[in-house]
Amino acid sequence: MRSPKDFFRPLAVGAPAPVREVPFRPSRMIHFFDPGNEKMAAKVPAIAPTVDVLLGNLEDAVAADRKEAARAGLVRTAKETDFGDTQLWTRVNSLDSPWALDDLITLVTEIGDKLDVIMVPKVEGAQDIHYVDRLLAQLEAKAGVTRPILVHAILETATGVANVEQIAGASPRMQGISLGPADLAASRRMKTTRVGGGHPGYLVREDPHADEVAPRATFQQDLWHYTIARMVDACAAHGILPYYGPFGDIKDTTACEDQFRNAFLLGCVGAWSLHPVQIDIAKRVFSPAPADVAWARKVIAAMGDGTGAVMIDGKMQDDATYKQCQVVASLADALAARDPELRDAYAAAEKETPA
Ligand SMILES: CC(C)(COP(=O)(O)OP(=O)(O)OC[C@H]1O[C@@H](n2cnc3c(N)ncnc32)[C@H](O)[C@@H]1OP(=O)(O)O)[C@@H](O)C(=O)NCCC(=O)NCCSC(=O)C[C@H](O)C(=O)O
Ligand SMILES: [Mg+2]
Repeated sequence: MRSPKDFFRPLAVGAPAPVREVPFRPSRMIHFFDPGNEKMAAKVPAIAPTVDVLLGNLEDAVAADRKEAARAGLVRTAKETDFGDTQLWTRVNSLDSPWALDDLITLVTEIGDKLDVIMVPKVEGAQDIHYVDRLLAQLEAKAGVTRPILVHAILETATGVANVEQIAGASPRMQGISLGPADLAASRRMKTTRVGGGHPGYLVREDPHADEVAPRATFQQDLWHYTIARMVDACAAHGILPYYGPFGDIKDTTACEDQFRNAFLLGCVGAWSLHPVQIDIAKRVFSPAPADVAWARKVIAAMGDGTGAVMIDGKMQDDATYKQCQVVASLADALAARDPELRDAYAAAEKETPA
């Protein structure tokens, strides 16, 4: 482990100084596209203003014989597109693949000044982050990149989950972590073939009724609750951001929204969108509802310095609820600064809320 004194030193001579805090930038949806798919890449300029993050995916879902074309396509798209204040991320190939090294070298050298975050799949422990950290510093120094490219890990192996705390704290470059439910299911030998979401077989059943005839209700349970909660805690403890990952049943927009909302309520700031239809779902879910924001602001206003206990509309408020309300209000402020429609919705709800 690095000495705390050295933690914020660049890992290569001439590399930019590491960040001391992860800047909070709206990232309600990380929109995946295959940069080697010309039809999809052509849509990027139109999609860019509608999403918080665009991610050029080089890993799974890009066939082995298309890896180089995807990498070249991402370089081309990044150079030709004005992303405005939409972030550009990439997901490189896994570190045990023959493509990861070339992905990192090419992308930092060619478009390092445009890349905000590099997502690293199948991270198993701090050693994977340390490898990428040093390599990025060397490449940034060589390419003259002036701000550090941040790193995002995907939690998608059982070993990664066991080491999630050390992954979250491995480097000041760590921006966040996403759950990768498909690879994680395979790694754990879970018996689901779905990409995220629930499973009808994972349930609890109510007790038998006295007559032993009436049907017993069942309640489907959340397969991902434990992992998301664990990931959220690790991220919060290290000041980085947690995300739900992909929801693979593109047609089931209702279940996608439910999965995203569970993650939002547990503390995640965003999710991946794999298809254009998932963009607005993520935008809706990961933006606090106007009524909740109005309530939060009302509590903050009523609580003065945030100490003591008061009753508002029959509900007890104290130092802790004041902090809960600050979480909601500060997220709303950050999102409203990027999203004028949301800003207007928040202002309207506040006007309608009696003091
Ligand atoms: C899932 C898809 C393969 C579906 O594509 P398609 O069959 O073409 O869908 P549609 O006909 O409904 O598409 C309508 C139009 O929209 C365009 N399109 C589709 N997806 C995107 C997109 N992501 N970005 C931009 N544009 C998109 C189509 O080209 C159609 O255009 P047009 O014909 O002109 O109308 C496809 O959506 C897709 O490939 N999505 C990305 C998949 C992906 O990235 N997967 C990897 C991430 S999930 C993962 O890796 C698992 C994870 O790591 C884990 O372990 O859990
Ligand atoms: Mg995966």
